[in-house]
Amino acid sequence: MGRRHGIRNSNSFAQKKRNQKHKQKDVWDPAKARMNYVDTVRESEGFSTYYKKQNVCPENEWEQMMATLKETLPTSFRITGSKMEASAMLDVIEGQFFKELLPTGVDTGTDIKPPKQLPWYPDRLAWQLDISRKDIRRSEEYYRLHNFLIAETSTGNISRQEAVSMIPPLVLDVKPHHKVLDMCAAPGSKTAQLIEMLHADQQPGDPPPEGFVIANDMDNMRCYMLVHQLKRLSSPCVVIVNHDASQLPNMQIPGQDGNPTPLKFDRILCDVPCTGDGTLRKNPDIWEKWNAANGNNLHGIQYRVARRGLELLAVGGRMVYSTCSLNPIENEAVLHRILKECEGSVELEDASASLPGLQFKQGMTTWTPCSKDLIGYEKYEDVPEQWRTQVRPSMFPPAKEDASKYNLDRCIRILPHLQNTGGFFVAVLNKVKTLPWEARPKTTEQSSDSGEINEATEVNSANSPPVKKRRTDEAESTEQNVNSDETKEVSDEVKPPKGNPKKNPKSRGYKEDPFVFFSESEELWPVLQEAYDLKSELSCTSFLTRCAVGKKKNIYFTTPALRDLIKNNEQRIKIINTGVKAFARCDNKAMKCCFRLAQEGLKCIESFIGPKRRIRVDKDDLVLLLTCQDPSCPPEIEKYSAPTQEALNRLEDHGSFVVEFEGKTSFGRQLVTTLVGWKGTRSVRAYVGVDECVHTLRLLGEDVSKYEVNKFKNRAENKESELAKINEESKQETDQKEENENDTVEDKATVTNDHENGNP
Ligand SMILES: C[S@@+](CC[C@H](N)C(=O)[O-])C[C@H]1O[C@@H](n2cnc3c(N)ncnc32)[C@H](O)[C@@H]1O
Repeated sequence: MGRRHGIRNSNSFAQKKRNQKHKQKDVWDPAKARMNYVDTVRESEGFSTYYKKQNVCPENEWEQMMATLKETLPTSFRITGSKMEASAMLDVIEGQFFKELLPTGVDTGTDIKPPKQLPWYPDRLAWQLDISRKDIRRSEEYYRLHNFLIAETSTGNISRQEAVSMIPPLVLDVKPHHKVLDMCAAPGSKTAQLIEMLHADQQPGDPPPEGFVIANDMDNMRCYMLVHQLKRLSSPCVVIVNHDASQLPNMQIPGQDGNPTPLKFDRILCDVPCTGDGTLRKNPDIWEKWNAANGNNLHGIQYRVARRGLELLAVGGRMVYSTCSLNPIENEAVLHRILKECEGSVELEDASASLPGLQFKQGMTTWTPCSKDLIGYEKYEDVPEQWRTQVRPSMFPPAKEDASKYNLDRCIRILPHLQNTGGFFVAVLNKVKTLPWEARPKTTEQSSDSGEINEATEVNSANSPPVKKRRTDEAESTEQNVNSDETKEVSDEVKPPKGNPKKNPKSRGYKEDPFVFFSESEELWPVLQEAYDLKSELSCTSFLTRCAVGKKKNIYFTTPALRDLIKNNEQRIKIINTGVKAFARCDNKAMKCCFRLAQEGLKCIESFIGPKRRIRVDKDDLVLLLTCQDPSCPPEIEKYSAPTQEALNRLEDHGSFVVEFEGKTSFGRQLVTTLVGWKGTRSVRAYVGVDECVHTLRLLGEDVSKYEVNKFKNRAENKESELAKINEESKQETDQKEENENDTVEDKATVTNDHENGNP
């Protein structure tokens, strides 16, 4: 029987073949993909009719705009980090990387244009490549560029971001002491920029800045994209919260006298959910879905979010309103409605001077609200009853004689053809006085600020201008039309906490572990202080864990300002994440302290770590440390230079310590860096991820080619070996089959013989 099974198992061979065929089907076929790409119909009659009616683009540029909208979007990125780090990176990118990887004027037989520096971004730190992200990802000729972009993004040294999306944080002009709110922050490319601006002046060894960023998003899952995106920056100055921005609760911070005082922000980014038709080049599926109702349906939530932003803004503060939509209903109409209600307490600013070389169109002072059937209306009275829930009175432009009051022409609209980008809209608002409804006396109910988390809390509702409860059409469209432009980048890696989400994850989501700050009497503190020679200026109350009881796993660090904010408001705000891992549990018998230093948090606390637990190395020793990627065989202590060996011997215990380096990059620029080292019995290694090692080695001018992975070559090799494996298996199966068949014949012969011998 067994042998017969063997014969029948030849089906498994067929199954394998079927699987193989199936796999081959899944293999990316560039020609096929290009066909699909081309197949997407990149036009919409409704879109053309609507925007021609709005005069969004001068007639003589219309064809050019439409042609550009049909092309794929170039890739752009920013160089990030402190000024010193960014300049060092720029040297490598301009001086070496572009030359090696991309044809800069040299005819290489391809039609790729040289990288273009974005003139309006300061210090030559933003670049555009005339290749789409998809092409970079999918063609072998760019595999090194792709590796570079991925690795340097993961270490937070560059940020891949659509060019126009870099503008709102730039014009927001964030300073290190600012309290900043990002109202609709996920997936977080602009938040990252805001955080970088907060840290811009920080030199190695400086304490973190005083200011902070509160990054909010209503969608719980997208909050975890934010967590992922912002983790790369290792900033102790950011907290991620999960609220409907139009109802963000009032928060309190300690005032100068120590008593709680209402938190008002210096800077607010209001990058609202929108139809995203400015991203058509990147998201061609929007062509098919485009209709005039989408913008109309979002106007309400856009207005409510912006209005709440202005309430939370300090007098003298600045708010940037932006969308990646070209539609005046989502842009100028929202601002007009707000400016009208603010009665001069908020002014639009012309921010174009801070964006030298940017090509844009001034904001529109008039437009034509349309219903879904693309009929336009001069005034609300003309709107037929059936469309009155969609086309609202507030959407109409100011009367001609009033138009100059609002300075809507100070808004900035970027059309795709102007400099080969996506479409975008941005406006800068300055709050010059308290809002009219803030100045009105509060009711007793409103003066109580101690509300627990309550999604339905109407904030400042009694004094606010009358706003009808959110209509169903608006609610639905907000959720469906949320611009998904930057979602795809990180979606694979979103890791919300394990466990079942509650029924409506968008608004409620997962229950987060608590944020438990150390008290002055934390018993672990003296152990950490002793182990890492921590200076007394470092207060233990800025550290927190995520477990109320039991063994502490990781210890996170936040700035004192954020700690105060969280402690004062944890009952009213839903916190998703904060803090940078500074210490990680490491129950190693050789260590007196059961926590090691964590690389992520080193920058935050290294200035407080005393000489007992730090050593300085020269370039050769640093390279030795960084080039060892095999933790099972780290370089032995005797391989390091004599001074490093001496310093290592002076370290009292095994375990983690700070490695300092001060030297020059391959371009002669000063480089100061610190990393976590680990001293074992006989060896020493760096506790640093491979991408970070490669980054530093690159800056030092070391050869990093051994880290280059050519996935195309690997895939081809794998395919070959898989084919060889299948051939081998198939040969074995055939042999087996033949053997079985022979056996069967033999069996039969035996049976015959047995019969002949009279056996059963
Ligand atoms: C245009 S995207 C923001 C992009 C983001 N600023 C960036 O640069 O990466 C709009 C975001 O608003 C969020 N959102 C939608 N309605 C919201 C609301 N009522 N309150 C807060 N966030 C909201 C969406 O989940 C989405 O993540």
